[in-house]
Amino acid sequence: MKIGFIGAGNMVRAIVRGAVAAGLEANEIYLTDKSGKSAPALAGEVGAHALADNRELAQTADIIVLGVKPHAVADVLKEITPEISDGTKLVISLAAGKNLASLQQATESNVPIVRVMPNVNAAIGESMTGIARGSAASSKHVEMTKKIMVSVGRCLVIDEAHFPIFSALAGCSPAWMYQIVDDFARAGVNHGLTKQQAVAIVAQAMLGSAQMILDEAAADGATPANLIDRVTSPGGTTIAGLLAAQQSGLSTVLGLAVDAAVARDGELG
Ligand SMILES: NC(=O)C1=CN([C@@H]2O[C@H](COP(=O)(O)OP(=O)(O)OC[C@H]3O[C@@H](n4cnc5c(N)ncnc54)[C@H](O)[C@@H]3O)[C@@H](O)[C@H]2O)C=CC1
Ligand SMILES: O=C(O)[C@@H]1CCC=N1
Repeated sequence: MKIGFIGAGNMVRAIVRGAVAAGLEANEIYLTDKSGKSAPALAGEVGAHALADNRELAQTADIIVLGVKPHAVADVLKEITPEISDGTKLVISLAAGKNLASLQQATESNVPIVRVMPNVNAAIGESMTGIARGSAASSKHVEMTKKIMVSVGRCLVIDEAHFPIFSALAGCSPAWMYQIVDDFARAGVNHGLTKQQAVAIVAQAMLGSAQMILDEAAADGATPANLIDRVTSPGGTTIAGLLAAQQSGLSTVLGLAVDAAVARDGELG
């Protein structure tokens, strides 16, 4: 099965690197990009093929992944419509905010389309990816999509109505997590650690905490709030820090970040 990626920026690089590392055949991957530089660079790095234009890619591939920015998606679909309008190829869209109805309309035909929201942690096989099926796509198309995305992390088939919140919690949140680590690390620097030491300490604490949340939820349904109670000794340092952060609006701030991302998602459609 030949997979073509239109666009070779941050997200496509993450998926291609992660998928090839997980064993996807690089020889079956085709890439294009607007600058004519990032596709050949990525193809050279992983052993895939860079093609000169999107129509050639759409002719060649069985699965076409739209990896361009949301505002460019409609033009790209229009450009490749002659190659996909017979409905034999699967189109996968990564675009934030572009709903299935608008994607379907842009193809002006009954092309099978699956909408996907991955995150950049795909590069290390740790994406959290949402998948929703378009009206012309079958369960077989969903399975084909899952097969690619499972190679770079966890997948959930979700109702398309939940894409904006999924996008905030899974697509955007890596950037917020990186920011949180950077903020903690800077506080560590303020207390005498080097930035490198502080980043390594906080990142490992975040990694362990995330794994603990997943493991404990699976084992006995423990929630993050239950885990907090295990760390906060009465009269201790953790509860002092936690209350100080909450009094300064930590929970409100995180909720506002999610609300802003969901609102912006609605504007992209
Ligand atoms: N970066 C992220 O963490 C995530 C991004 N996404 C989605 O992935 C898509 C791509 O985002 P990024 O990789 O961050 O953007 P990017 O700006 O890093 O990459 C965009 C790529 O598209 C290429 N491009 C633009 N117009 C083109 C055209 N007409 N034909 C061929 N190539 C063209 C550019 O040359 C570039 O390689 C977006 O729709 C975004 O919503 C989804 C989840 C997470
Ligand atoms: O910021 C963006 O629009 C994309 C979607 C999710 C993560 N990055």
